[in-house]
Amino acid sequence: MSAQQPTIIYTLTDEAPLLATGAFLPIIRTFTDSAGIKIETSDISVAARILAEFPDYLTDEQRVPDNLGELGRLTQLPETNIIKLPNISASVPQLVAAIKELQAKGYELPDFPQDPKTDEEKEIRDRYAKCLGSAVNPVLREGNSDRRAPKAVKEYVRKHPHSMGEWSMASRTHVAHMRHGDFYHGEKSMTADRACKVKMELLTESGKTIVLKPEVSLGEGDIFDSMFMSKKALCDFYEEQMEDARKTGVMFSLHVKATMMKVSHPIVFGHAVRIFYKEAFAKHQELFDELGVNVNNGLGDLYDKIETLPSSQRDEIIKDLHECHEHRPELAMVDSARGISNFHSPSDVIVDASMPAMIRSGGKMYGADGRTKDTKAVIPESTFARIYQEIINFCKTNGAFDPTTMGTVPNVGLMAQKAEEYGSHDKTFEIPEAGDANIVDLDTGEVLLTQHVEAGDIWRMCTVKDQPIRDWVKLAVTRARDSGMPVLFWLDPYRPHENELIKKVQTCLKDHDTSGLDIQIMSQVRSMRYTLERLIRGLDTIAATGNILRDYLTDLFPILELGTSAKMLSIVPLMAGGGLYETGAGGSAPKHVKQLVEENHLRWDSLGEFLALAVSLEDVGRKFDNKQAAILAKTLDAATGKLLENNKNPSRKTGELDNRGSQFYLALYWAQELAAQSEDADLQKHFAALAEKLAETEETIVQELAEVQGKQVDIGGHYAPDLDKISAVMRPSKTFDDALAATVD
Ligand SMILES: NC(=O)C1=CN([C@@H]2O[C@H](COP(=O)(O)OP(=O)(O)OC[C@H]3O[C@@H](n4cnc5c(N)ncnc54)[C@H](OP(=O)(O)O)[C@@H]3O)[C@@H](O)[C@H]2O)C=CC1
Ligand SMILES: O=C(O)CCC(=O)C(=O)O
Ligand SMILES: [Mg+2]
Repeated sequence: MSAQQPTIIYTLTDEAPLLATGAFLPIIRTFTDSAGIKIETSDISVAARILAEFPDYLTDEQRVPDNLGELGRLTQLPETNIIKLPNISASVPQLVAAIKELQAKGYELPDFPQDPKTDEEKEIRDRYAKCLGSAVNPVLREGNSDRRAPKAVKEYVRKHPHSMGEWSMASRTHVAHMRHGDFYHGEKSMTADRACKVKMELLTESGKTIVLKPEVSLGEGDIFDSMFMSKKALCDFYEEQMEDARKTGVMFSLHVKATMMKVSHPIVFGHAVRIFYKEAFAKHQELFDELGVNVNNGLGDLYDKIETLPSSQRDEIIKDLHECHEHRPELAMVDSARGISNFHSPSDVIVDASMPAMIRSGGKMYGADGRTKDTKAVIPESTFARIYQEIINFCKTNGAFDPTTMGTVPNVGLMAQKAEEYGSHDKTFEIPEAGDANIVDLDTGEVLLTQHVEAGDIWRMCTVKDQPIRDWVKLAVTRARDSGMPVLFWLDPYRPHENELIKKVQTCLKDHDTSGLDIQIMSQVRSMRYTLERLIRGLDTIAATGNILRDYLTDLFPILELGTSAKMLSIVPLMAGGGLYETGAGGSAPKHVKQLVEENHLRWDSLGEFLALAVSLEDVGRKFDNKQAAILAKTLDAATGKLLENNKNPSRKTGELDNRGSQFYLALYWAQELAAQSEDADLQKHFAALAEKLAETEETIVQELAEVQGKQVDIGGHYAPDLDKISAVMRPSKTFDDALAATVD
């Protein structure tokens, strides 16, 4: 296709995936060099993104380019091939910690203004806001999502099933969501019948007009929604649910997605904390205001801010907080040993991963005494919460799923071009005073959608463009045809937005040959039930969903089916023709970094990286007519299969095979597969020597990798670690390194 050298861009991100990259990049380069494929890196870690945002505060040597902006540009080119590892979608406490770490390293960045007052502070806050929350994925995901468990992985799990907690009919675990006053209940939605520009404005009861968003461009066929969450309804809901949990003696847990829903969910989180501790807040409110306490960033923020107080005053506040527990339910814990509860930070419990982990454990979470217990899982926004109650009901009736016999649920998710909630961040507002929240056509002045809101309500507008919807339907049909599986569109006709989507899906399906395909549309709850009935019978069903359910289901089913979402193949066919290959469907596993630093054992499973690299190489083979790339892809897949077959995945236990050992085996098997193929004699010859060398020294290498474990290591930081130190820690076997180096020379 192109005369230029084929290039794969490998992203450098954060936490465990970045550590794994320290070991994996030299391996990748050893193999791709021989096919003339260039591997470029692009640092999009939260630290690098902060630095790129503040060049004016840095010295010339400290400045870094805007890598994310550049990658965003590249997503529009057909030859683009990006391997994207999970990255931190930072909550405010994470962002503040990253800034502190960079400042300590000599970067004279401004402090994060928690409560900006001056114009300068507001400008700094706006710049930092660009690094907050899900800031990377919406930029790179210029295509819809295709996530599935590869066949080899399913086969592996059938042979080596992960543990599953028991479910009992007597389980008291349940989901609590709002029944009125949330985004679901008042939602209004329409499809633009022509291209137009709209604004979001608030006409207050006191007669003011406040323009919250001056302009949003809509194309013909785009769907746009207006929805709000009533503060009063939310607070009443929390009060009721806390009281219900206390009275009935069940634990209370809160599950939101404050990282991805970076504007609305921290507010939703903050109200829960304030209500739980309402007496303490009432007593100390003035002081908390003076200190700038903002529990939208978790109770941790309060504890940090009161650090500056004299100890007697601090002790009184802590005592008052503790007293609140006496008439509140037990809280689910993130770290019982250290007394860290679910309320400590909004990024510790993230709904897509936390609910599946709970369901996998038989509906249990940890309590303050370190024991696991049933819980009231509070997911305020009802739009998607119902699916979890449905699966809990199913588990209570049918018992835990059996990984050795259950089917699979791949996902085709709508997310391109900031679809749905992804694009809502700059269109989400905490309402300053009561009035009518209107979406107004800028040309005609017509009010298209209106809501009556009160002070403190959260009002948001979501949009989804016409073209991504068409692409999503096409992807679903293609996946149905390729896999032979039925496709279920999880769309709720009672929800205005999804009702608009249903009309469009029905129209778009007519553009495709669907003969012989089983394609149905059902509400989310029915979809869940239908899918689960099939799942326990070993039958597979593709879920075609909107963006939030894409996120939720691609952790839920992998965690039940495979024990983790790390073993997922996660492809984003970019609408402009390029490919974005994501690794796994989970996150950056902060706990794994702690274990590495304390014990030099990295339990991160890089299977997602192996799977992504194979499809990325396959794409190079196709687009550049590069036969060697195609052979590398095929042999890598075979090597990954062998790795699974021989159970060379990382263990969780220090002293046993970890990420580095698993990567060694991948390199060994990959070299062996290349040496065994006969399609390309050059590759065969080139890798026969490596295969032989690695097989010969297997024992030494595994021993070298094991003997470093058990001691503390230094990687030079958490958010901005030192890449040389990571490299030293992640490549402790000289024998392995020498063998790789000899292959490249
Ligand atoms: N694509 C992306 O960029 C995504 C980024 N994130 C970000 O990741 C961070 C952490 O999010 P969180 O919700 O805790 O979810 P994670 O997926 O990071 O962690 C949940 C748990 O899943 C297990 N896990 C996940 N990936 C792997 C892997 N490759 N190998 C082994 N185990 C794995 C770990 O279990 P155990 O500890 O039991 O071993 C981990 O503690 C946040 O900053 C979030 O914003 C989250 C999701 C997607
Ligand atoms: O973008 C994010 O914050 C996380 C995305 C995520 O969890 C996912 O894509 O599964
Ligand atoms: Mg997710």
